[in-house]
Amino acid sequence: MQIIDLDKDNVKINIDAITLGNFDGLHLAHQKLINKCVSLGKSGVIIFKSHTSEVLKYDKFKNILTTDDKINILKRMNVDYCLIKSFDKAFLSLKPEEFLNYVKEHTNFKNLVVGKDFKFGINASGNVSTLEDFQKVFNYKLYTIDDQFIKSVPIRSTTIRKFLMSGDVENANSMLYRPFSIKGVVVDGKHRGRNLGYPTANLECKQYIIPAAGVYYTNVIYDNKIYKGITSVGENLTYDEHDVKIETHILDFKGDLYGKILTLVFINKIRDNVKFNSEIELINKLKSDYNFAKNQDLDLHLQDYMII
Ligand SMILES: Cc1cc2nc3c(=O)[nH]c(=O)nc-3n(C[C@H](O)[C@H](O)[C@H](O)COP(=O)(O)O)c2cc1C
Ligand SMILES: Nc1ncnc2c1ncn2[C@@H]1O[C@H](COP(=O)(O)OP(=O)(O)O)[C@@H](O)[C@H]1O
Repeated sequence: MQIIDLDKDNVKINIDAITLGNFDGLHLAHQKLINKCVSLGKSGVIIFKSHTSEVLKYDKFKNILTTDDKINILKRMNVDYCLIKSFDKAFLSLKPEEFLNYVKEHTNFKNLVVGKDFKFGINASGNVSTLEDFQKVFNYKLYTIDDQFIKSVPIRSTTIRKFLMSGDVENANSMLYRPFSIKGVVVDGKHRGRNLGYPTANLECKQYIIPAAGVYYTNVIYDNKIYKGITSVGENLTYDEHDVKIETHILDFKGDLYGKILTLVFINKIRDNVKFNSEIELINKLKSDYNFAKNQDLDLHLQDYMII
């Protein structure tokens, strides 16, 4: 797959079919649009850059995927061109015909694939009917893909975010059609875990939306291997510490992970975080979390995770 940064490269290529959008999550409905493009010949996907950590102050701006994750997934979906564009003011204020002209100039697309609710151009003034009207002017054929549902609920990035923020990782995963994953670097904690018998790799990953506080059964990808993990998201209530941490004890693993990159794959929630009356009670609960994880199947293959 060729990656083109439209902010930097003034390209003029010939693409048979394109689709475009923010594509946060690249969920099952996004996948349907992209697969349609891929089936129509040389395919291109225009993605808007994900917000970076500097501008992330509120959860609603946090991403399910980083731009790099999106690129990795599109590669696995056999897309030929990934075109990346900043969602800046100038681009946002284009009229629908200027927007289409911009895309046509750079890609010379013959087919355009969008969802029924696709909006574009200044004040989101362009929609599917605008795109139908402009087919002759810009010489393309429009394909629209119907809404996709899971258990009668329409698949949307905002719905997936809501599932994650309520700890419902399983419903988020079924809409994503892969397990929700985050990637980050291992940083120092309080160095207490090793003395409890459960060392925990503390992950720093500011760009991502993080599931609700709680204890999760996770899988951990490190150095091209998959391990089972038990992950605590939230405060160390037992120690009256109120910073939110993402920390994972990896089963059947020993080694120094500080400064290393881990991918954490959320499979399901085990329980809520609890303020224990003693360290012994915490250790006993960690043991039962460990046993829960031990009894789960590690049934996914590396390639199923898609973002690595
Ligand atoms: C699977 C798991 C479950 C945890 N559950 C709780 C909990 O319910 N309450 C709590 O106060 N801390 C919980 N913790 C966090 C521990 O307090 C923390 O890992 C320990 O204090 C070590 O901290 P450190 O990494 O800063 O050394 C949990 C940690 C893990 C890995
Ligand atoms: N099975 C394991 N799971 C997680 N981390 C492990 C494991 N074995 C060794 N480690 C190492 O131990 C560190 C965590 O130990 P811990 O005492 O909890 O320190 P910290 O408070 O800095 O996280 C990890 O960052 C990693 O380098």
